[in-house]
Amino acid sequence: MSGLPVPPPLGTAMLPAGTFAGQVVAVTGGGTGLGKAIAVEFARLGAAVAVLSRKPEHHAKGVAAIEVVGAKAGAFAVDVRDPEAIAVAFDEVEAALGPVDVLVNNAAGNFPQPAEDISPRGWRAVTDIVLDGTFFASTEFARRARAGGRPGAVLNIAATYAWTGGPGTAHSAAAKAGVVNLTQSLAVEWAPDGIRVNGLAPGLFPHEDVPPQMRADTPEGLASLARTVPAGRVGSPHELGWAATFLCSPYAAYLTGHTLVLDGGNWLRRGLRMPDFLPVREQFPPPPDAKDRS
Ligand SMILES: CCCCCCCCC/C=C/C(=O)SCCNC(=O)CCNC(=O)[C@H](O)C(C)(C)COP(=O)(O)OP(=O)(O)OC[C@H]1O[C@@H](n2cnc3c(N)ncnc32)[C@H](O)[C@@H]1OP(=O)(O)O
Ligand SMILES: NC(=O)C1=CN([C@@H]2O[C@H](COP(=O)(O)OP(=O)(O)OC[C@H]3O[C@@H](n4cnc5c(N)ncnc54)[C@H](OP(=O)(O)O)[C@@H]3O)[C@@H](O)[C@H]2O)C=CC1
Repeated sequence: MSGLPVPPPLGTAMLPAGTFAGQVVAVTGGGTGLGKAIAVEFARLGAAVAVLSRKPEHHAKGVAAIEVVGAKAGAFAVDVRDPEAIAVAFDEVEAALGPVDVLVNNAAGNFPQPAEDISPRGWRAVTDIVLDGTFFASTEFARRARAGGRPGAVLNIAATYAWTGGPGTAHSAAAKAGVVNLTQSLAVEWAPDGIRVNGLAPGLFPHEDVPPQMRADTPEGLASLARTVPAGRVGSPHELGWAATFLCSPYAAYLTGHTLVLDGGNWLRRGLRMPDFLPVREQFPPPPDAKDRS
């Protein structure tokens, strides 16, 4: 399979150097995976970047990746489910780097499981992180930007199953659907303040930081994943960084309320004739060490 052209390599500039010079960008979950790739791309374009997440080991990884490209970085401990902790983290970012100009709501929790097996705490953990966390961080950002008379941009990371739902993702898909909808409400409410709110929905972007059930660790695993995508390959995290920086840049100044899909055509491949149907329990059998929740 040949598919769409491969992208330019990591480190290739898309936007002009210095596009985010003098700006402060806060990325929730910016210490791992896709959030880290997005953080690095903003840093490459001149931003000072704040990593907001729970775990010190993730803070260290994010800060190291940002500093390697010569940018100022800081890491701030926060659980996005706690609105008071978010306010404290914004205070800390302001004291260390300055007021936040761009907020990327990237933090998420997810574990594939048949819907009727998801415990109430499991449901709440995922929906609270994804939907409530996005709402709490966005509103904290907007209150401060408005009070300071500063324009800004918010970028919400979604997923393509926000529109379709999907097996094993009842909690995450429902929360991401809420995020896409919230993106639209906030965009129209905050446009008069010069605050744009957009979304970015990644398709398949495997990387080493996602939990084991969502990883493709071997070359064979990656190749078989690539064969499922119309473009013939999975996404590279730095491609998301390009899309994220574009959406938050002045080149997208008239764009708000939109969620951009970056997935090599994957979510559109559904036809009337599909491969044999696989029930959710066969797609996501419980891991051998799973607790018995029956
Ligand atoms: C193929 C290649 C594709 C290639 C890539 C494909 C990617 C597909 C799309 C990916 C989209 C993503 O969002 S990827 C992002 C994934 N990243 C993450 O999830 C990282 C952060 N995750 C977490 O922190 C945790 O997983 C999460 C549960 C969400 C929150 O943790 P907390 O500490 O708040 O909560 P805990 O106390 O640990 O757990 C809360 C409840 O959830 C339950 N729970 C926790 N983990 C569970 C699990 N694995 N299975 C069942 N249930 C679980 C617990 O048992 C608890 O319920 P009780 O037992 O009742 O008490
Ligand atoms: N990878 C993929 O193929 C896809 C990913 N996505 C989306 O992309 C985004 C990034 O995912 P990805 O990089 O793959 O996954 P990761 O697991 O690597 O990243 C999740 C990040 O969220 C942070 N986080 C989780 N819970 C909280 C919390 N309560 N408060 C603060 N931070 C939290 C974690 O940091 P810490 O543990 O330090 O708190 C971690 O850095 C997510 O929104 C995800 O839904 C969507 C579709 C596909």
